[in-house]
Amino acid sequence: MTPPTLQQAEQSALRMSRLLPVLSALFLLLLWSVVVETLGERATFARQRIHTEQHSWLNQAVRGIDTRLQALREDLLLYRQPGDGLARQANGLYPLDSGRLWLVNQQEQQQLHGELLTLDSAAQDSVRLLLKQQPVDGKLLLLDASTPREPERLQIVIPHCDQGGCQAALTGYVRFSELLDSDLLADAPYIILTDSNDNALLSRGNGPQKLENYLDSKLWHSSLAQAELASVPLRLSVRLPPERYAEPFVLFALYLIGAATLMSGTLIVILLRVGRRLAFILQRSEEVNQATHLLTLTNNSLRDRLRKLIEEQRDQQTLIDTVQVGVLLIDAEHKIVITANEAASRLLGYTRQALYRRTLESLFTSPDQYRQLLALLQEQQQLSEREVELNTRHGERLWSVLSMRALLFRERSAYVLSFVDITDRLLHAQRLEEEKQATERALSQLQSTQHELYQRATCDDLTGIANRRHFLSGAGKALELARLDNQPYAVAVLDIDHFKSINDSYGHATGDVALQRMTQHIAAALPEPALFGRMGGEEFAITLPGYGLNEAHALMDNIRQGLAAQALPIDNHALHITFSAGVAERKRHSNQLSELLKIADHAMYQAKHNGRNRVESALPAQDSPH
Ligand SMILES: Nc1nc2c(ncn2[C@@H]2O[C@H](COP(=O)(O)OP(=O)(O)OP(=O)(O)O)[C@@H](O)[C@H]2O)c(=O)[nH]1
Repeated sequence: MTPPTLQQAEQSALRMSRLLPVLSALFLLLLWSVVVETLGERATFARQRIHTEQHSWLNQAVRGIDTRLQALREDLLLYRQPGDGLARQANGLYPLDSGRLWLVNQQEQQQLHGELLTLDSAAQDSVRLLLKQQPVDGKLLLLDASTPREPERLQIVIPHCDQGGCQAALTGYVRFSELLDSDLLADAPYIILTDSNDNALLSRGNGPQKLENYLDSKLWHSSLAQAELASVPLRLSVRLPPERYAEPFVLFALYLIGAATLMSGTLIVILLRVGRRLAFILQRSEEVNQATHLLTLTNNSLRDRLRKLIEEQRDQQTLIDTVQVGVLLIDAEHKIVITANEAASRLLGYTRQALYRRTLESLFTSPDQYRQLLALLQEQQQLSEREVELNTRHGERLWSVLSMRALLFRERSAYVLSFVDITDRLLHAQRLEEEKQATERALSQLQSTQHELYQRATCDDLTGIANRRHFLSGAGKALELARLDNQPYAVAVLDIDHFKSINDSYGHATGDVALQRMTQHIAAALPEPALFGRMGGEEFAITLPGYGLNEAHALMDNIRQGLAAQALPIDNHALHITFSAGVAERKRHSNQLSELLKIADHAMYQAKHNGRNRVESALPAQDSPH
């Protein structure tokens, strides 16, 4: 088992801290309920004890009543049998011939019922005698012996509380005169005798007079006094001294206070809990309302954002459909088309529904090229400007430039593929290439022609060096530059020695070859800025920019010596060719090219004159400008 984290321990402690007041309140309520229950039990026990004591007193009274009743019964037997018991006890003084009963008042010695008037004097004497012999306090009811009713009996209902709290009654019969006997209830703490309407007839406070009045009224105001008197119900109860009731009263009061406290405490706890719960619920409700409000705002904001996104997406879709670039969205996992724009549908010849779920490989003409591009895309996540050949629905080939990029589309890996049709562009490029090649050929031919024309215009046909016109043009420009820069500038004029004899000896054609070989030799020996030209026949001229007279003389003499030192192999002949040259300089002789050439030519003739195969510098001019 993994140990609880700090956060879990804090949450457990927080829950315990919330439960602690509740548990404490429950414990106090339980403790208080035990106290209250104990108070209630003790109050009940004290009350039962009082009832038991009351019952004991009442039983004692009932037993006394029963004892007197038994004695009364025995006495009545005498009256029920006047011919026997009563007569016998009356010692035969008066026989009850009529068989009726009489009621007499002992103290007042007067009749209490009309029937008594029928008694004659003898009978009255008999009664008086009887009463003397068996004195009876109070009133006495005598019944006819033939009437099966017991005289002189008052029904007394004695309330009795059993342990279960249900009232029962002990019923006894007693002569009311007995009740007036203070000995019977002398020991009772507090005796109450009530009638059927709970009117107190005998109690500690009012004495026996009230009972007598009650009974008298019952007797005198009833036509059937005998029967009614016999059935007058009275209630006998015992009440203990007030201090005896204090204990259960106090305990019961404490029980009530405790129960009320317990209930009110429980109610308060419940109300507090309910109140806190309600406050919590109200707070939560407020928080929920605020959260709901925030959620509503957020939801509205998100809905607005979503609407804008949908509009942007719709705009983008419109834009994608508007452009002439075919766009396909490819599922990266299955390499199938998810969606396509109008241009892709038009270029490939499929409807957009037909393009849906079509494999990407089926669109490529070359499976090898498809696999190569796919591997490159998976490695670099994008590729661009690749010329591929795609299949169209109608079996045609679509040359296109294709770009692909990996992206996430609706949380799925996808490729977006864009392509443009370059078939027309290829055809156009092909035409352009053909036109370019034709142009290049024409241009090359033109250049060749131009070169040829230039060669023809500037070069000597036999030797290939500058012809006379080109030489004069170039030599004049170089002379002008030298003059502007105040640089040395020299010209040399040379003529082949005895060339006529070569023609004559080997033929004119061999003479031509000799001319070519000699010019090649001289041209190879000249420095870069020099211009070598054929002035006509076997006469040539050379410009030497940057050369003074002495340098030009030394250079030409060196070339002369080199040429003269070797035998040129021409047409199976070894020919020794020499030339004579004259040199002139700009600063020494003239700034005019024609003049300068003329001076050099004159020096060349001087070399001829001096024996040929030599170089002569022109004599210094007296008035040559610098
Ligand atoms: N083969 C050939 N010969 C040429 C050409 N132009 C001129 N010649 C010949 O060159 C010769 C020149 O001879 P000349 O003027 O008498 O002088 P040379 O014989 O060289 O004698 P010097 O100059 O006095 O040494 C002529 O016979 C021309 O016919 C050419 O283009 N080809």
